[in-house]
Amino acid sequence: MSPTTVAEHRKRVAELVGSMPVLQLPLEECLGLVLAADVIAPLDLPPFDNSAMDGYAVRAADLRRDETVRLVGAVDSPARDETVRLVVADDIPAGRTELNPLEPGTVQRIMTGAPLPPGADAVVQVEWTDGGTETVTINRAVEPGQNIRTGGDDVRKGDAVLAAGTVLRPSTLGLASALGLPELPVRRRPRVLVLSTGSELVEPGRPLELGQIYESNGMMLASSVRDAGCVAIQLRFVPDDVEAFHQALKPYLGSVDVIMTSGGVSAGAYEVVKDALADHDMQFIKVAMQPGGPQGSGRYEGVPVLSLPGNPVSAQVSFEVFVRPALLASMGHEQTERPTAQARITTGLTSPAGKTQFRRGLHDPSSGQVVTPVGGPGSHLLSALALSNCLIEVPEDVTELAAGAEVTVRYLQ
Ligand SMILES: Nc1nc2c(c(=O)[nH]1)N[C@H]1C(S)=C(S)[C@@H](COP(=O)(O)OP(=O)(O)OC[C@H]3O[C@@H](n4cnc5c(N)ncnc54)[C@H](O)[C@@H]3O)O[C@H]1N2
Ligand code: MOO
Repeated sequence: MSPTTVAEHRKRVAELVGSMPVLQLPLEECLGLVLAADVIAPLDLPPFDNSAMDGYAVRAADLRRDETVRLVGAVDSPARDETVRLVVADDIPAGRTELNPLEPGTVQRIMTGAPLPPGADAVVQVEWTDGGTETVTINRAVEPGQNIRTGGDDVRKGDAVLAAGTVLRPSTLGLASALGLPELPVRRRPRVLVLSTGSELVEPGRPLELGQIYESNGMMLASSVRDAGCVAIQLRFVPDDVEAFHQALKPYLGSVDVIMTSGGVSAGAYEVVKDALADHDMQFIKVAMQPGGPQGSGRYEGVPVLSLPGNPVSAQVSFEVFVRPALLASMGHEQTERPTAQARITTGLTSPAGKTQFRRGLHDPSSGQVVTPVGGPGSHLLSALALSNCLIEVPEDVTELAAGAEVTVRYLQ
């Protein structure tokens, strides 16, 4: 049987994971999620005419000397043409909900964001006055409209302000909050059970015996799940024992959307994932890629299962190539792929025939789009992965690349 291509397995994984249901979620839980319907503004923004400055609400005409001298409320009109003194008839802090009309020849002290009283058509900032509270001397005239933020000049009630498909960022969540919306319709985050199998695995912090290693895939994969905006539940030390594997899964079956295992899928005598799930709706295949060849996928008690190979680099590359795009798509993201770039490799490399190879690399766009392979092709080389910022993609039909050859790099962050 010919190996499955990377594209075929990507499609299968995406279909298995499917789409998360749409829910109304509180804004605090929406960061990074995708809006599932257009948002129609239920009100104007700003909702009312208000002051852009701390100062005095005025009738602009009252500040012109030739008119002021005739006004009843004017206390006097000093010699300088642009200086008038007027009675301060009221004080309007932000949050004031009842207003008195502004009588001609008077002003009302007003704070930034406070509603403009009826009759006022401008605000004089406090720096242009003596700051008086009974009467105020104003040194400069203003134009009608000056320092006023008109109701609706940002958003009009009924406008489609946010379109379905928008990724909710701090600014869009701020806008939704300003519109008075406590919740938004989004596809919820998938809950992913990250299960590490292997009787050799030990918890960091405990002593190691010969033959044991510290568990690392769980940490790496759960972090990747969270980094993609999903919820990760970590189950780290499931031994290579079929019965223990089933028992470990049981408590989670009703509450997770995806089970992602690592290890136990290749050709050895103790392949716990393969052995435990062989009788279920699962398939274990070889994908034409390196690393990440052995892959399992299917359902266990109806829950989608993605079984990644145990070698740390294989597991992480499998997550990047298959799982991350599927998780992002399940939440409605249109952009499910990492950015890519074309770059020239600084050293030559070889790649197995008939397999897409994903080598780890350090890409430096500032030095003329070059990428340096980090470490060799071995899928145990975790430190090389940790020092990389991209995967170098070598197509199936390429077995050798000379230094200077152009390759596609896929960013890892
Ligand atoms: N005869 C063959 N042997 C192997 C084949 C093959 O085709 N024929 N494929 C190789 C490839 S490629 C890979 S990848 C691995 C996949 O093996 P498994 O998925 O069965 O993984 P394990 O055997 O359980 O572990 C492999 C390796 O990774 C270490 N590991 C596993 N889990 C963790 C973890 N959570 N944290 C840290 N390290 C982990 C484990 O100790 C092993 O060293 O099979 C090859 N063999
Ligand atoms: O798929 Mo294995 O991942 O080549 O080490």
